[in-house]
Amino acid sequence: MWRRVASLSPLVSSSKSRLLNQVQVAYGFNAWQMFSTQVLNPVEGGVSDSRRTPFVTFVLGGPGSGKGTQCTRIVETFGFTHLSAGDLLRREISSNSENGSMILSTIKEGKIVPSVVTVQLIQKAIETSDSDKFLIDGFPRTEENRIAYERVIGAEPDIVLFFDCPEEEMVKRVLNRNQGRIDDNIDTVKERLKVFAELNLPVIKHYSKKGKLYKIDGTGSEDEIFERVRPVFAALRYPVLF
Ligand SMILES: Nc1ncnc2c1ncn2[C@@H]1O[C@H](COP(=O)(O)OP(=O)(O)O)[C@@H](O)[C@H]1O
Ligand SMILES: Nc1ccn([C@H]2C[C@H](O)[C@@H](COP(=O)(O)OP(=O)(O)O)O2)c(=O)n1
Ligand SMILES: [Mg+2]
Repeated sequence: MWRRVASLSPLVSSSKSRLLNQVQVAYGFNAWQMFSTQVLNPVEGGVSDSRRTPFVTFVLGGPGSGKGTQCTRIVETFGFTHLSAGDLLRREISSNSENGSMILSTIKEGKIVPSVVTVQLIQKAIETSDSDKFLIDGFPRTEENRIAYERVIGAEPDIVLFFDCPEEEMVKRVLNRNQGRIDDNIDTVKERLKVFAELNLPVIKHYSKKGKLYKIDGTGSEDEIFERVRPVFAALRYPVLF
């Protein structure tokens, strides 16, 4: 399992530290997080380049806020691997797994599947991928989701995107989604909006306090929204080359 080191500061020379700070100032990005994606070898006490923790972006927002649509664009432009928590759960339903019927009824009611199930699916997807940068879409949806992920994966996300969209617009998009989803109906979406406000907003606040949140205006055309997303990832390239 990948483990992130809590602090590498004693290992970084002051000149490197100054340079990292300049990168952070120039790009509004926490270069320390990127540097800390290297894994410390606990035996030798050195930084090893052979195993790196993946760069993880959580993608949050209410139902219909455009998470999946923008993830597709980020994948095309920046080469991330997209892991949609909802898609992983729907795959469990269609593969008739032991949790399939519980997941189906939970999704139909607009509620949240127990974290142990969802985190295991995400963990497996990360571990079986050779990608080093992931978009985790629709997760964490509750504080319980967040804490379970951090415990199992042993790391926090590097950044968090939040697509901020008015409820009426989200409802309109969900009801027009036309993907045959069992939860795309007015009753479920109403419940999902309630659950979003009660359980997901605290997660968003948590990452805002930690300075990891990028709040994106989720209104307008897909292109307009992507032009708001692009600078977040364009800025990341420089520290990656560091
Ligand atoms: N900016 C937009 N304007 C209008 N419709 C959009 C926009 N972005 C996405 N959609 C459509 O709205 C629906 C919900 O988008 P989706 O990406 O599935 O959202 P989420 O994953 O947040 O639920 C989809 O049918 C999608 O094609
Ligand atoms: N972390 C998650 C993500 C999704 N789910 C369940 C409950 C959600 O209402 C459904 C659908 O999630 P999905 O992210 O696909 O939905 P939207 O793209 O926001 O419309 O899956 C969950 O229980 N826990
Ligand atoms: Mg989605």
